[in-house]
Amino acid sequence: MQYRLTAPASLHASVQLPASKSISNRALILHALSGGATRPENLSDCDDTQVMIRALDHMPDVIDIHAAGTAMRFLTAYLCVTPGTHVITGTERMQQRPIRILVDALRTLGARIEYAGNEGFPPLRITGTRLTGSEIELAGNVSSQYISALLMIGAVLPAGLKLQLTGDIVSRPYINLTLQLMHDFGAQAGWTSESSIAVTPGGYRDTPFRVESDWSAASYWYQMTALTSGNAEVELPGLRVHSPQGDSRGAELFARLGVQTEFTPQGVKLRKEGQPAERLDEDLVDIPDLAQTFVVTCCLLGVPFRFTGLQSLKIKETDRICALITELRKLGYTVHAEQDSILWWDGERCPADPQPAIDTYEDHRMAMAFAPACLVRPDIRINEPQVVSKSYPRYWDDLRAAGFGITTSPESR
Ligand SMILES: O=C(O)C1=C[C@@H](OP(=O)(O)O)[C@@H](O)[C@H](O)C1
Ligand SMILES: C=C(OP(=O)(O)O)C(=O)O
Repeated sequence: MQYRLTAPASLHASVQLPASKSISNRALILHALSGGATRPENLSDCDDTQVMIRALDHMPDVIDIHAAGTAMRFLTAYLCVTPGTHVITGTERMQQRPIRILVDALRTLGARIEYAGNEGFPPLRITGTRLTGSEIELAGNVSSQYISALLMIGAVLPAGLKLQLTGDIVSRPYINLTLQLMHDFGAQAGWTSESSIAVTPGGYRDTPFRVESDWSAASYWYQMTALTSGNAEVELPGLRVHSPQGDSRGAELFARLGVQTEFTPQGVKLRKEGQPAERLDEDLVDIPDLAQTFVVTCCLLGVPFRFTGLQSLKIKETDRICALITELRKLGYTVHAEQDSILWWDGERCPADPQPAIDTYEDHRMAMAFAPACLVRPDIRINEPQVVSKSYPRYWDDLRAAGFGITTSPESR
C-alpha cells in the first residue's frame, strides 16, 4: 500500500496520543512478577504492547512477539524465572537483532536458554528455573533493553542483583525509566556508581498503575508544528511535564527549532514561535528514537546538523542510518554518516525525485518522521504506511483529523 499526502495551510489540532509503549511493556512485566490482580490501566493499543499482553495472558509454547524489541528482551528474562519451557521468536528482522549479551548474562545467573536458530539471535528456547547468581558484568553500549530486562527480574531473585556495565552506556534514560517503575511497584533498586546498579531482593507488590502518553509519539507533532509555514497550535493532552520518559527532552531541542511548549494541567500546548537555530549539534545517545524526527526536520528547515551518539540505530527496526540517508536523497538532501554513529548535514543538496515515494523498511518511525515532510514538499508518498501500528496505530487518523489529505495510491512504488 502507498499513501499520498497533502498538508493543511495551517495546523490547529488537539491530539490524544497513544500511551507510552515503553511504560506499558515495563508495567506489564512488573505486574506479572508481582502476581497481583490489579492490571495496569491505559495500556498502549500498539502492536508492541498487544504482543506482550497476549504472551503474558496465554503463555503459549511458542511466543511470537513480532517486531517488538522490548517484548523480546523483557520476556526473555521473564521466561528464565517462570516455570515451563517456551520458544520465543519474532519477525525476520527480530531474528537479526542481537541478543547474545542478554543471553550470556542470564546464563551467568544460571538460566537455561538455547538458541533455536542462529547463535546470538532469536528465536530462543527457554526453560524457567531458579536463578542463583546475583552479580554480572555486561556491555552497556549496545542496547539498554538488556539491562532493563535483567533489572526487572533482579528484584525476584533470591539474592537480588548487582550489575556492572562496561563501555559507554546507551539509552540511559530507559534504564532510569525501568528503575522508576520498579520503585513504583515497590522494589528497591538504584545506581551505586556511574556504571553499576544494585537491586534489593524482595519482589514487587500489586499496585494500581496508569500509563501516561507517549513522548516519542509527541515528537511528530512537534515536527509538524516546526514545519508548518502558516500558524500552528497543537494541544497534546496527557503528556506530563516531569515525565520519566527520556524523550520528553525533545521539547527542549524543538525550542531551538522554533517550537515553544506550554505545560498546562491537561498536558502540553505547542506553538510555532521564533526562528530556528542556525545549526544544531547534539549528542542523541539518550534519545535514539528521536533521531529520525530531528534529522528529517533539520533538513526540511534547512538547519545544518551534526548528531552523535547514534550507534544503536543500526540494530533497530531497520538500519536507520542507511534508511535515513537513502530516503532523504529522494527529497534532495545529501546526509553523511561517520563511524556508524554520527549523521551530519552541511546543507548539501542533490536532485530530488519528482514524486518522492518514501520506503519505510518495516520501521514505524520512518513513516511517522517522513510524513510531516508534506508540509514543505507537496506530493510526498509513503510506502507501507501501516507500519505505524508498532507504536502509534491511530497516527494517520490523527493526521486526517488535523486536516491532512491522505489518499491511497494504487501503485506501491
Ligand atoms: O527500553 C525501552 O523501552 C526502549 C529502549 C531503547 O532501545 P535501546 O536501549 O536498544 O537503544 C529505545 O530505542 C526503544 O524504542 C525502547
Ligand atoms: C527501537 C524501537 O523499538 P524496539 O527496539 O523496542 O523494537 C522504537 O520504537 O523505535
